[in-house]
Amino acid sequence: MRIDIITIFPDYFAPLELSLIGKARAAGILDIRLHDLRSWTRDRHNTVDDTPYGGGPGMVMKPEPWGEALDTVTGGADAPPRLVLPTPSGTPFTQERAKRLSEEPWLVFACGRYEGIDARVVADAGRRMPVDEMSIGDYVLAGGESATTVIVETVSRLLPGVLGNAESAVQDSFAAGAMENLLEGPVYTKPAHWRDQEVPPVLLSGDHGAVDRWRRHEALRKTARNRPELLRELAARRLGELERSD
Ligand SMILES: COC(=O)c1ccnc(N)c1
Repeated sequence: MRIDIITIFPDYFAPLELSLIGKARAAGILDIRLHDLRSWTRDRHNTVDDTPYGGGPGMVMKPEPWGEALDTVTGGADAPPRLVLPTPSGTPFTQERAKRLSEEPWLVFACGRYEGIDARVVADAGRRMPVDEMSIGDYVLAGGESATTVIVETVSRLLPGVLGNAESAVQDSFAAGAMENLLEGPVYTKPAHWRDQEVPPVLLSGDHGAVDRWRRHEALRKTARNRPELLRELAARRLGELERSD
């Protein structure tokens, strides 16, 4: 997968050199390219923003640098990339969305700052490529860079070869499958006895059926405690499946 990130703070993405993502880049699984938006400014101050039409606080990112940056980064390709624009006003970014994004050959991230990017940039880009405006939660950040890092990390770990077998993404919270939409329960490792606490004996029993049942029970317990609405959604989905099968 190729990922292009357009930002005024390329250095913000140094963490993408590390750990799993860094290894995936070195292995050629991921091709991440950073672009400084200011490379496409024409004035000596490298201006990327201006006051909002209609008044109001803050500054809006100008359309010209973004238009030229996206033309350069995405131009000349046979098939266009999917443009991802992290924004608090976007649709929710979920594990399911991450799975779909992980199946794309090429993503371009536009990191907005200030009060956002002139709306004409998305409208113009939308004529040439699919555009996803995505939010990572109901809060406002200083810029799209940290949200981009979250999305890139969540998507990248789903790519074949990024996680070793020992770190399968299947058991993750929210992963599809047997633990679908349930939060992951407690996990343990050696030593079996630590301070005054023992590892639950079932995990040492070697009875894989009993371990799976215990893990699902703990996942249900954790989900009921921390995210009861997910249980209601799961119940409604199961009920719908049963009614359709009648
Ligand atoms: C500037 O971007 C944001 O503030 C942002 C982006 C994505 N998700 C959010 N919740 C905020």
